[in-house]
Amino acid sequence: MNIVISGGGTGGHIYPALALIKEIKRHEPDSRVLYIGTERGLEAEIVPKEGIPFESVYITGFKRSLSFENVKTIARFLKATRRAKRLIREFKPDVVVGTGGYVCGPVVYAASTLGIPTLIHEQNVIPGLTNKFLSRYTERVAVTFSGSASYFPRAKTIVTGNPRATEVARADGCVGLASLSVPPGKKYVLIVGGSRGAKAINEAVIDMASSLSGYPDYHFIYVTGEVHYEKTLEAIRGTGGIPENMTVRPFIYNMPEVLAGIDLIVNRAGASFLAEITALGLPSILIPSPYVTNNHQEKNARWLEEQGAARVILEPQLNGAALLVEIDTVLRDDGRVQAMRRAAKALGQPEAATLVYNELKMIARA
Ligand SMILES: CC(=O)N[C@H]1[C@@H](OP(=O)(O)OP(=O)(O)OC[C@H]2O[C@@H](n3ccc(=O)[nH]c3=O)[C@H](O)[C@@H]2O)O[C@H](CO)[C@@H](O)[C@@H]1O
Repeated sequence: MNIVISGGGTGGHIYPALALIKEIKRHEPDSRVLYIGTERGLEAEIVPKEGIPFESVYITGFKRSLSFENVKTIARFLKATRRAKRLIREFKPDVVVGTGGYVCGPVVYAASTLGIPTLIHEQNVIPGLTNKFLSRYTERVAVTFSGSASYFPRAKTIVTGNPRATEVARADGCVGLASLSVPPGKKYVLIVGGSRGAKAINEAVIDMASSLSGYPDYHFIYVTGEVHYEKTLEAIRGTGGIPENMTVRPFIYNMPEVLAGIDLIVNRAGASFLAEITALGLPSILIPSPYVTNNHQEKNARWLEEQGAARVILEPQLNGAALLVEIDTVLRDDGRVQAMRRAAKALGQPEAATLVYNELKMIARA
């Protein structure tokens, strides 16, 4: 099966696409893939690193309010659609897939006008604007949560979960920990602020850094986000140096393996991360971003919390001391850890990539 795939802006839209590509290659090693993204999104860096052919179109997102910028965006959409059509005609895919973010608008739309079967994947309970628009034109809409099915045409919508769950469920945690050279025999806490890093989480970590030496049984793996790395590192050094039980990274490229090796994650509540956490049955402390459409991250986080899989801290209550108390409250109680593990695992959908692949087989041009 030859496939054009598009999704981008942030990791939450890119990694489900990459997981799906891995699943297709597992079944059909000779399949050809072309990824279409934007030069400004994280995909321009992540996708070529994976050895996947990458082309870009120029497009920006629509503003939800009335704005002259939207007129410019329509012009960009039309131009990007023409370029996407050219790329698709040259590549001759059997199927075209979009995994969200505004870049898949022109790509999936172009494919549908060329009569090529298309599928879109939605990671969140509340769908993004682009996917809502595209669902009128696609053959299939694959959703992660049954709760989002009502936003899409019923006849073409299927609940699959997020393909990234499958990739993570197959990962080897020992390889992940070894890649970070962390000391053996500790309880490992990963702290990360979604795919781009989060200022509020970084401030809390800087705030608690000087207290971490009091927790020698724990090892903290801390991901700052690429753009915040230098400044955050400098701020931690200013609090008395990088604690011995802390490993700091700007970004982790082998996240599935690292997730499979840790005991607890502190994170935003983006949908792809949550699919990964539940596929593994990983206890979590979630600090939802308040800066997202319809406050959807808090809804994501509360969903895990209600099942007993996660603890939630809202940004106004976040500081170093509060975060450290939460981490210790979970980790020092094995019974609590086991209960959170079971609750998280019960929500996982580790077969997601296979379900999406099966749908693609059904709609792809023979
Ligand atoms: C601010 C914003 O708009 N956030 C949205 C964005 O979040 P964001 O892009 O942060 O997405 P998620 O938290 O859902 O997923 C991040 C992805 O990046 C990967 N990763 C992250 C850090 C790292 O160092 N290495 C790495 O590989 C994770 O494993 C995961 O696959 O998309 C999500 C999915 O549509 C939405 O639910 C979020 O609300």
